[in-house]
Amino acid sequence: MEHYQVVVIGGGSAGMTAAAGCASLGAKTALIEKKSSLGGDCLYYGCVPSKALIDAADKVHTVKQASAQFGYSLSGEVDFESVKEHIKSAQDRIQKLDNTQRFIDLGADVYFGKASFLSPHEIQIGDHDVITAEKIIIATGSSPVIPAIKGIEEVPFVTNESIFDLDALPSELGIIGGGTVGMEMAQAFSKLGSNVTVFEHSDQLFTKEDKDISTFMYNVLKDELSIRFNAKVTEAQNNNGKIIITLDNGESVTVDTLLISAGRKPNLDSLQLAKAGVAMKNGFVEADSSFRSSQPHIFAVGDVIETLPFTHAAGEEAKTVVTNALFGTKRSVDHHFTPWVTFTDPELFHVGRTEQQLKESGASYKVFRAHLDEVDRFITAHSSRGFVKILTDKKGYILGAHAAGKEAGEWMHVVVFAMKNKKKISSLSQTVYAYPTKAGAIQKAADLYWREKLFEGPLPKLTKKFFDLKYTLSLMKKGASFEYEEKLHKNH
Ligand SMILES: Cc1cc2nc3c(=O)[nH]c(=O)nc-3n(C[C@H](O)[C@H](O)[C@H](O)COP(=O)(O)OP(=O)(O)OC[C@H]3O[C@@H](n4cnc5c(N)ncnc54)[C@H](O)[C@@H]3O)c2cc1C
Ligand SMILES: NC(=O)c1ccc[n+]([C@@H]2O[C@H](COP(=O)([O-])OP(=O)(O)OC[C@H]3O[C@@H](n4cnc5c(N)ncnc54)[C@H](O)[C@@H]3O)[C@@H](O)[C@H]2O)c1
Repeated sequence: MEHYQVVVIGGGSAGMTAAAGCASLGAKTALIEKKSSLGGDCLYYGCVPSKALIDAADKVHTVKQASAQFGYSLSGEVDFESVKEHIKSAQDRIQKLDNTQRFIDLGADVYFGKASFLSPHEIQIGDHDVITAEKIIIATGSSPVIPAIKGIEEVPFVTNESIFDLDALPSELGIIGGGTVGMEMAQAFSKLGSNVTVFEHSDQLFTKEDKDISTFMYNVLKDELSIRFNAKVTEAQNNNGKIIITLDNGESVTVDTLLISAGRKPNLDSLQLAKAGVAMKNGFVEADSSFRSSQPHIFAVGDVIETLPFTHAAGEEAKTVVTNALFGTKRSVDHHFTPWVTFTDPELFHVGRTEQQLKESGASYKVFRAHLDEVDRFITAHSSRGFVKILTDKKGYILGAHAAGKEAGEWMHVVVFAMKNKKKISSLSQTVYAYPTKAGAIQKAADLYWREKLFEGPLPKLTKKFFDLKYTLSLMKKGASFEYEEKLHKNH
């Protein structure tokens, strides 16, 4: 039976980072992945295919719009196989960076098979191998939740794990869930030519964003998609290859493809956590701020714990857990400074607290808001829908920043840097931004701080008094020298 200093379970974003870190520091490390290759959700069913699909859809949409505007004529339809090839080639290129050999070269052993605990230090891989470990890092990620809808198991629905393998572009696409996955996919398929209907059971899209952001996005998206709020899907039926969706108000909608994107649940079913004595909380692995579980030698990072379910969050947690597991440090990650981006068009950027959270906590805060139609770069690009808002405390320290705007995910990160380094909003205003760039929107919002301080406080009254006095003195001086000159003139 092979013994390891560290065993990492799960070869996705978190697991690969943790295993590479442990092996690079010289610990005898094993990485176990249940699928036949490393990469996890992000590479195969998440970030990478979705962003490549969005890229293809954006290109198709831009070409259609530009040809209509600038006098070209365009014919034909989207070749969905080429779209899939566009996705696959991005995945292939990224997979080369995550290949098994890289981990072997770092000195780690890589096992392919489903891991489950036999005891707190023993792990079974598939049906055969059993290995033992001093320290264990669980990084098994998450999977789509399938809501309890009558007949759902009888219809050929897709999830993020199968939508990128569709044989053809859906003609009528139904989506259950108007969150991040649902809306990124809804807009991309709509741009490619599908008719899309979103069924969201709450009364807003993007429930983790402030109401002004989600209302703004609804107003943009309602022209491209059909969006049903308060939509309780009660039944799904198979009808000669079509799927009939029935809502609780009795209405029914027929689609040819149904995507379920109704949230995520951690992958824990096959792990047999009870045999390791690892506690769970709200369905996730319970972990303290240094990612240690209820068993002191077992840690957990990524989507399997209740923090932020993003690739960059998983990566940062994994980097941090390496020294905690190997050397007993107690390092943590402050996700208050971890941003996220929703890759719709326009994009949504989010870091720190929302206005709603600040209101609920009773904190006093200020809002500095700039609209993109005041920023020349957005005007010249003819994409000036959206706004930036920066939330600060009374002294100007940044509590959160949010934006809806073209490529907001690319130009908003300077705010994260300022926030993390405890800079005030005034420092964002005092930075010189090249003209005309989209980052100018940050300066527009931050400049409001000075406007308020300089032009709306007592200062303008004081400076007015000062300039009035100066003017009077200069007149008096002028008057005196005029009289003197006149006297001189007379004496001559
Ligand atoms: C459609 C979609 C789009 C997304 N887009 C973005 C984005 O643009 N940006 C972003 O930051 N995040 C995005 N995410 C979220 C991101 O994919 C996840 O947060 C990230 O993959 C989590 O990493 P992880 O390592 O925790 O889990 P995973 O990447 O899921 O890795 C877990 C791994 O563990 C393996 N595993 C599970 N159980 C076992 C077991 N018992 N034994 C062995 N191996 C096991 C799995 O096969 C998997 O390979 C997206 C998610 C989805 C669904
Ligand atoms: N750009 C990115 O970084 C990105 C992109 C996609 C996904 N992700 C990650 O993946 C996670 C999961 O995304 P998601 O969209 O599956 O979850 P989500 O929590 O973002 O959205 C799920 C939506 O489904 C709705 N819903 C739940 N049950 C429903 C039902 N029965 N009928 C109708 N609506 C229902 C919820 O109200 C919610 O609006 C996200 O939280 C995010 O962390 C990130």
